[in-house]
Amino acid sequence: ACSSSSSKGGSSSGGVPGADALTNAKGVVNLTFWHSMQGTNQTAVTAIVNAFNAKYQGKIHVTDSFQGSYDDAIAKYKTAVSSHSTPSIMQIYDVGTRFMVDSKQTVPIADLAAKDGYSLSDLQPNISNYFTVGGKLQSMPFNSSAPLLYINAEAFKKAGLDPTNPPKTLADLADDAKKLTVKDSSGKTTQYGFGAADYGWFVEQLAAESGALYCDNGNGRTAAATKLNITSGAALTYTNWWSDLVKGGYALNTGRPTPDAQAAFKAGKVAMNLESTGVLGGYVDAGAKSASPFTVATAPFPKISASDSGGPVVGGASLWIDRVGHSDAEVRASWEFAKFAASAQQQAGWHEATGYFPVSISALQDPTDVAYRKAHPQFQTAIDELQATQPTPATAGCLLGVMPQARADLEQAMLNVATTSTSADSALSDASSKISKLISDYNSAVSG
Ligand SMILES: O=P(O)(O)OC[C@H](O)CO
Repeated sequence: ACSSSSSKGGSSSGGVPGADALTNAKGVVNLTFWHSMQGTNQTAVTAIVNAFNAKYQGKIHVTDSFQGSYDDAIAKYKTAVSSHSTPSIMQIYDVGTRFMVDSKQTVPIADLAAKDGYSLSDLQPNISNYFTVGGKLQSMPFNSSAPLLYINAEAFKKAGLDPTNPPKTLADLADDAKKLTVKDSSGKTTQYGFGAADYGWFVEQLAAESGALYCDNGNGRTAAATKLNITSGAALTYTNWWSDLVKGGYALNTGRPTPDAQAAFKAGKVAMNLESTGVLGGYVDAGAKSASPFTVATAPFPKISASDSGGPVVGGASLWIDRVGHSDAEVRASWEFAKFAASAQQQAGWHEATGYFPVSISALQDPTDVAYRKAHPQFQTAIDELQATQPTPATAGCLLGVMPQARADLEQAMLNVATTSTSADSALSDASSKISKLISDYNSAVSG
């Protein structure tokens, strides 16, 4: 075992270190933890890290480091792989899962758990299913989410709408968005009915709810996917729906960056917003502290058709433990951190601060968390959504090595439709061809 993780020596690949790797370590084992949590959520990450460092004082020290958006972080991670300087622990969003497995940099969580007899059965099954590839849990679920419809309850009441009777379909949402759009005497829009990021994640969710596969080969889970289904179905419907609302002046288009759309909702500029349950903590704070305070209500993510019986795909991110270039002591210490972050106590606190689901069954049953959800029912919506979701190939979500780039290409196509005269059919067909090429190049590189 090495004396310190700052040395990149020791075992550089393979092998699953046991507890002795840590007990034999001399000095403090230093870990780097890269993540993409901002604002309220960054504060909550630091609280977990501080609690861990206090518990392991003199043995392990974790330094958390914000790396920008999920996309920025994965780009930095790729650079770090090339320069052999990956962090000890890496938070990677859901759609980076296939890339991470293919990159062969990390040690599967299932192997570390097996080594010291740690049971993974407390993890929520539909969460651990997402991160299980090749029959093994690859990464530790940490911040798990579902998409929600957010409602400014005061804006709803002012428009004569009932926040406890939220829209359930895209068509209902569009009707309410029109009623919620307010202009001043000069014709300037002072409140948009709807506003959300130009975000491919929503399309993926609508597809799952309608029972459709987003990519072929069982959503990339029976064999490597070769095609993304974006020229019809959810992608076509959502692209046209969003473009109509933007062009009609009922939706504020803030472009691709999710923080910009979040800021608009927090500032009361838009009355309804689609976002992850993981922004709920920040939204509730912003609503309470606003110059015109408002209550944030949550509702299930809308469906294309009221009869759609599928549910959303688990979103958010998980923690990957880097193996290549990291000592046994460091890997073992990283595993201790992953277990700590997923523990019932930490997950209950994390849920209450951020809105992300607790990843374990015991955290969900934690009395403080139960009491918190009772007092703050907005925090229950995503849990109900997740628990009502039947595990199917559609709701498992699409695993695709180039999903981050494919999602960005779809978002660019959606933006072109909403802001120019390009038709959805043409933009999506072009994006589909581009993405098919990306996929085939990736699959050749991985199999070659
Ligand atoms: O905002 P998050 O962390 O819930 O993530 C949402 C999506 O799953 C990202 O791909």
